Amino acid sequence: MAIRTHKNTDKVPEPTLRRLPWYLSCAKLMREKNERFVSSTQISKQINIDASQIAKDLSYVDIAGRTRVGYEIDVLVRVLEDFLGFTNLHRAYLFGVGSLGGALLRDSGLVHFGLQLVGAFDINPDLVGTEINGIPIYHTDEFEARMQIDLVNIGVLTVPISISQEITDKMVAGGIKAVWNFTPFRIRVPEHIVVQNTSLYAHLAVMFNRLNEMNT
Ligand SMILES: NC(=O)c1ccc[n+]([C@@H]2O[C@H](COP(=O)([O-])OP(=O)(O)OC[C@H]3O[C@@H](n4cnc5c(N)ncnc54)[C@H](O)[C@@H]3O)[C@@H](O)[C@H]2O)c1
Repeated sequence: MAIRTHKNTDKVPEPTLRRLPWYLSCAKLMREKNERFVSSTQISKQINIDASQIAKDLSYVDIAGRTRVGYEIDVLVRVLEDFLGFTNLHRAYLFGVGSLGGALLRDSGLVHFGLQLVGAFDINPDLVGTEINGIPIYHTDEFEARMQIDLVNIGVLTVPISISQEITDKMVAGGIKAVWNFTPFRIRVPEHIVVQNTSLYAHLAVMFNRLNEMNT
């Protein structure tokens, strides 16, 4: 029997948006094992999140499950990828091709999550004019001109902290609508600009803290 829960039309809470990719990965893993159906209870066991929370999170997504068997995996993957925006390629620029920026340019995974880096900017003459992973590196001064050609609306910020705000202002003035900020600087932007701050180190601090707790 098909059960169609009422699609929740409220604004999707951020924790839900952070959990949905976990359900997607879990469903993909099960698909690789040739499973056809997955229930929230099964997902719950794999990733240690309450089944009721999973069902609630999935209520924001337009997906129907079946009693006992759960969701059809192919459909769940397709609907989640769509919902999370992973099927549309979002074109992005990266600023600062240093150790972190270079690693992001080399990461082939981003494209699977809908982020396509179409160009990068730096001021280092050894980098300008070269490419990494097929992605061209331009001088930062070329940004405004490239924007007219590349139609990009996301900027990835991996420059030294001292110029984070300056480069953000430049991006916004040039027409960038969302900034993925990897610098530890709390950049300021106009209200209509989306900012996502990401720090690998913040997660490290949590890991160290929990590790210490376990060993005391
Ligand atoms: N979020 C995280 O988890 C995380 C992890 C590592 C580093 N970071 C941050 O990312 C940033 C970069 O770190 P890194 O280790 O890669 O530094 P890095 O010094 O290796 O790289 C910085 C790059 O920015 C370039 N740059 C300088 N001025 C520029 C300009 N005007 N326009 C464009 N590029 C310019 C430099 O030439 C260099 O290639 C720093 O702010 C750092 O704190 C964050």
